[in-house]
Amino acid sequence: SFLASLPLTLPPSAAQAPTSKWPLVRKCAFYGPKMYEDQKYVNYLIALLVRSELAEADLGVLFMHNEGYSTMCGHAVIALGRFAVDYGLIKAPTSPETQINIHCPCGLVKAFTQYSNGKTGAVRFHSVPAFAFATDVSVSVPGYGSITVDISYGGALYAFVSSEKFGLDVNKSKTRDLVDAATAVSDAVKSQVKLYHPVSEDLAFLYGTILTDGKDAFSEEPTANVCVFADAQVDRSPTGSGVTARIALQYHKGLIGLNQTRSFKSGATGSVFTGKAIEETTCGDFRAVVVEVRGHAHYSGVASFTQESDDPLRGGFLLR
Ligand SMILES: O=C(O)[C@H]1NCC[C@@H]1O
Repeated sequence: SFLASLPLTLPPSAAQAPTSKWPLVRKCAFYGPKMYEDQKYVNYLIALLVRSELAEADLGVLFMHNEGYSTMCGHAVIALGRFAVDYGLIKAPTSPETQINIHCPCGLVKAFTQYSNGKTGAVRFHSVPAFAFATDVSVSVPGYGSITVDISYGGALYAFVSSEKFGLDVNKSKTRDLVDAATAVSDAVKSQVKLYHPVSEDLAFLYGTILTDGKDAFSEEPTANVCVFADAQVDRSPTGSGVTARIALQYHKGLIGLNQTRSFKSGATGSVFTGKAIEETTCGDFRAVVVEVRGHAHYSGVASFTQESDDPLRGGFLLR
């Protein structure tokens, strides 16, 4: 149903828009290059813009990575908050901030884009209710032994564990070693922990593992993490959905209060987002929080695709 109302058409006034129409896409699989083999962990995420069936949404989006689809990408939401204004998808942007409601697979996310003198800047967003799914879960991780992790949801489910438990440092260790440890944890959680999400079974899967510097108690100093998601892809950002989930976890443990702003740094690139829990809410039986994440992000290109009517495989195909 999310895809049923395509295509999304860019308004004719979209001065910078290289094309006037978004394509009709019913099924799509994306298999990006596996960077793993040659030790390059480049992270690009594709945002496929679609029209949403939600009356309050300005646009809908599907996220694609090196393994398939994701339910949430905060980093892309930040870039999209700018893109929607820069490309004229929002008819009358307001200053100093424009609100853009983005329907993500996890639900409606509200983005607020700084806008002044015709230029977009930082974006903050309010994500779907975030909650600690389980804390102190012991999993047996081949090669590493018994490891205790926390599992938290911020539009996607992540396992959290301090890199110290592997003798690693998220700021200094080789990416290869961080990826190996995080991937082993993800595999272990996927096979040993039954995950659940009150809203939809489609949200009940582990998206990745976030290795942290263990500095979860509130501090003015940034805390670093590295997110390894999908098929061993490494995030270039501190991870918008990961920061959302991490703050929900910190709030659950009483380590951060409402409206206490914390900085989160990517151990991989040094880029920083800030975040805070802004209100308590619920998600099914879980006590949850609404989290605001703020940062800068950029878009790298625009592509348009077409379906020619005489292409017999225009609906897509899957090889098994
Ligand atoms: O910022 C985020 O939420 C994302 N970045 C890559 C992995 C997540 O989807």
